Amino acid sequence: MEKFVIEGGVPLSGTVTPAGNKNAALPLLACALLTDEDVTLRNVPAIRDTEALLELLVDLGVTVERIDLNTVKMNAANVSKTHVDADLAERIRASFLAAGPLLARFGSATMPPPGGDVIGRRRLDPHLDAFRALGATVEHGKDIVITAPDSGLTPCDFFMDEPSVMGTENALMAAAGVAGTTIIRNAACEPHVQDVARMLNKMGAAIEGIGSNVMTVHGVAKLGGCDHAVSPDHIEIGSFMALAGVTGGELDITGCVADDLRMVRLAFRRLGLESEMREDGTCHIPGNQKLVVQRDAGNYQSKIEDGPWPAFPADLTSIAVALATQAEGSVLIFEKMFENRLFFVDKLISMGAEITICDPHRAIVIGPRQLRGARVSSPDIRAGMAMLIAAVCAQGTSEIHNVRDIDRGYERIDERLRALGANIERVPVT
Ligand SMILES: CC(=O)N[C@H]1[C@@H](OP(=O)(O)OP(=O)(O)OC[C@H]2O[C@@H](n3ccc(=O)[nH]c3=O)[C@H](O)[C@@H]2O)O[C@H](CO)[C@@H](O)[C@@H]1O
Ligand SMILES: C=C(OP(=O)(O)O)C(=O)O
Repeated sequence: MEKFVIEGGVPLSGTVTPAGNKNAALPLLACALLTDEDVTLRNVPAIRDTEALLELLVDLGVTVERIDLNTVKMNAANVSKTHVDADLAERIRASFLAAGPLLARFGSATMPPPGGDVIGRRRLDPHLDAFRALGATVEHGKDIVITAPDSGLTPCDFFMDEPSVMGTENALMAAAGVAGTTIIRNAACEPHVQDVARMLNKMGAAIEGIGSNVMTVHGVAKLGGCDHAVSPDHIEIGSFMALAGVTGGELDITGCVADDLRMVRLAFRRLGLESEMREDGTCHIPGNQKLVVQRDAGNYQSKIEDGPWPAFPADLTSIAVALATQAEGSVLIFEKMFENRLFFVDKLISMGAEITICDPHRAIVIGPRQLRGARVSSPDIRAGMAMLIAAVCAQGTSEIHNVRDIDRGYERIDERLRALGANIERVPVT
């Protein structure tokens, strides 16, 4: 086990290149199961979740060649089973993304319960409803056994009961491997869902409506290989914006996709953090900003609430809480999608933040408060990043334990923060 030891108070300044989007890389890796041809994926973040999914794919019989730290070449011609190993499945939420490809290509998938951040119940119904709409049967025991009819899956017109991100990705991958036209309505359309659709089109499908909540999938019986690059991670970009903002650093984040940052920048501006998108894709964070919360018209308290895209992304809610502790004023943070995500705020309170939990979904943050170093442990990926944000602006030394969770979603984060001036060390826990 390891911990991060951080000495706060240093402005984080310089230039940083965001890693590939964790939540795009995972379904894109799973897409390799859809074909017996080579799939090369570039800009794959070197994080624990991608490593875990690659191990799961190898266990199924996929060959994986490491071209470099962030590039893999895969081939699923010799996949020998459609039963995912339970120990491998429970390590990540994204293990369930093997279901759609296995079902489409081999007609069956046996899926143990997935793992992932413990931030709520995290229902799987949207996935299973999509598979049923395509004609599969679903038996829900210790494992979930999904079986296509002997005649194969059937294209359909399907309305999701909620715009589930991975549910949409599983539906897209399954439908892309079924000859004919499937319509997915009330679909999720996050940047990572868009990335999956673009890659499936490279593999031979024809998907219309990318970026909208209605996608028309013209599937084919045999998908081909491709060479694809993962888009930059807007959640990591938002995290770096907040790290700079709370320390007064001046930061250039290169290679950003402006459209993916519209709501992030709008919400952070509401917390007083200004940013500028440059023509070359750089997101510039001016230094020494005095963060002041913008109030609503009529001088009412404002709020930041997450929701399905293009709303504020759920995975930045914890980061917004940490940023808000350093902004003058009060703001309501409304985490609408996960009932347990906000429970981590007690860690920030122990560092001196003034946060009132109104109910499992809502917290009021009052700032600015000078935080002080403390010993905390990360319960999930984004809570861990929120603690890092608190630690880099706290007075004194902080220890963050369970960094394995932070490493699930952020590549070499300590190394990259040191390059921006942070006083952070990764220390073995004896
Ligand atoms: C590997 C991966 O890609 N994980 C992401 C994926 O998880 P995942 O795909 O599991 O999340 P879903 O989009 O299915 O749903 C997230 C949660 O929001 C709830 N919900 C969803 C839609 C809605 O309209 N109302 C509502 O309440 C769901 O019931 C669930 O509790 O999407 C989440 C939401 O962006 C992110 O936090 C996760 O990082
Ligand atoms: C919730 C997250 O990941 P996962 O769905 O993989 O647990 C996340 O990336 O913040």
